[in-house]
Amino acid sequence: MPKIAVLPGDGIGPEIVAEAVKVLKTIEEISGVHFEIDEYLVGGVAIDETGNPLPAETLEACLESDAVLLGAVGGPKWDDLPGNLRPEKALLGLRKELQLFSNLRPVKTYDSLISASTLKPEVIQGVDLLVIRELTGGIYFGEKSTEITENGIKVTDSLTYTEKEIERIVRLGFETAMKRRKKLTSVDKANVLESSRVWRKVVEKVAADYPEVELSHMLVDNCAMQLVRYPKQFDVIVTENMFGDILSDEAAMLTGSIGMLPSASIGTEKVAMYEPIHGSAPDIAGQGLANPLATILSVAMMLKYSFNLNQESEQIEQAVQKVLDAGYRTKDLATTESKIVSTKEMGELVIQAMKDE
Ligand SMILES: NC(=O)C1=CN([C@@H]2O[C@H](COP(=O)(O)OP(=O)(O)OC[C@H]3O[C@@H](n4cnc5c(N)ncnc54)[C@H](O)[C@@H]3O)[C@@H](O)[C@H]2O)C=CC1
Ligand SMILES: CC(C)CC(=O)C(=O)O
Ligand SMILES: [Mg+2]
Repeated sequence: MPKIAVLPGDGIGPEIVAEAVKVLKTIEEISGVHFEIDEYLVGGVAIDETGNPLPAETLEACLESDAVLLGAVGGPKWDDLPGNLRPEKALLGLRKELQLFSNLRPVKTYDSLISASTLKPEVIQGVDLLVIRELTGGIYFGEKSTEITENGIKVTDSLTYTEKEIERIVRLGFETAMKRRKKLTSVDKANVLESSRVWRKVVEKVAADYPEVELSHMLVDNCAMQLVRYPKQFDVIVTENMFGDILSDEAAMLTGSIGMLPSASIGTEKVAMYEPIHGSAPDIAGQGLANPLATILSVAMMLKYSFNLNQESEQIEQAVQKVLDAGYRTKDLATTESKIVSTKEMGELVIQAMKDE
C-alpha cells in the first residue's frame, strides 16, 4: 500500500492539510485505491513538543514514504530562535535529506477567478506557465557566518552551485518544455553574479540536446516585471532556488491568490513532497479563513506524479474548477458577487463536487 507521510506544521497548516487529507480519503472511497496515511510533527509544533523542528521520527517516516504532504512551517512564536533551530530549517532539511532538487510550481488561471485579480483580464486570461525552481542549492543552503568587526556585525550568506546541480535542473527544464509548448525561459542575474554566468553556460550546453526548444535567457528583475506585464509569453521558467521562490509568489497573483498555487518537489529518490507554495499565514491562522485549494491541488499533483493516478488527479482539478465556477470563494478571492465560505466549507464543496462527477 502506498505510504503517505502527512506533516501539517504550523499556522494555517493543520487547517488546510485537514481538508486535503479528506480529499485523499474521498479518492480512496471513489477509486478503491488505498493509502497508508500517517501524521508527523514538523516545524514550530515539533520544536514545542520535542525541541527539534525536524524530529528523527519524522525524517525517518518521510524517507520510508512514497510521498509527503506538507502544510507549512513557521510563525512569530519561533522568530527569535537562531537560524539553525527555526521551523523553516526543518523544511530545508527535509528538502536536502529527501534530495528533492526540483520544485514544480504550475500557474494556471481560472476563467471564473479573473475578476478576483487586480490585473487586467486580457493580461491573465489563459495563463498556463510552470516555474521549475532548483530546491537544494543556492543561497538558502550556502555557508553562513556572522562576526563582530569595527563596523559592527559582518554577516555572510554564500551562494554556491556546482555544474552538476545546475545541469540536472536545467535538463529537467528542457525535458518538461518538450512535453509542453517547447518554450523555456532560463532566469538568472548573469550581469552581476558569477553563479548566474556559469548557469547560463550550462543552459547553453544542455540546449544543444534540445534543438526543438525555443530558449531564452532573462534577467530576474526583468522577469519579475514581465510576469505582470505579459505573462502569456512564458511556458516553462527554470531558475535557481531564491529567484524561483520569489518569482512564484509573484506569479501566484496571476491566479488571484497565493492560496491557489500547489507544488511538487521531486528528486533523485522515490519519495516526493507536495505542498502549497505559501507559508503558514499566521495572520489568518485558526480563523477558518485560509484557502485550502493550493493544498488540495498539491494532492492532485501527488496522485499524478507519485502514483500515476492521472484520472483521479484530474477529478480533483475538475472538482476545484466546478466549485469556483459556482461562485464559492474563501475570503482571499472574494469579490462582491462571491459566496464566501470557510476553509472547511471549501474542502467539503470540493469533496461533494468529486462525488457528483
Ligand atoms: N513552505 C513553508 O512552510 C513556508 C513557510 N513560510 C513561513 O510562514 C510564515 C509567514 O510568512 P509570510 O511571509 O507571511 O508568508 P505567507 O505565505 O504565510 O503569507 C503571506 C500572505 O498571504 C496570505 N496567505 C497565505 N496563504 C494563504 C491561504 N492559503 N489562504 C489565504 N491567504 C493566504 C497570508 O494571510 C499573508 O497575508 C513565516 O514564518 C515564514 O517563514 C513562508 C513561506 C513558505
Ligand atoms: C523556508 C522557505 C525557503 C520556504 C519558502 O518560502 C518556499 O519554499 O516557498
Ligand atoms: Mg516561498
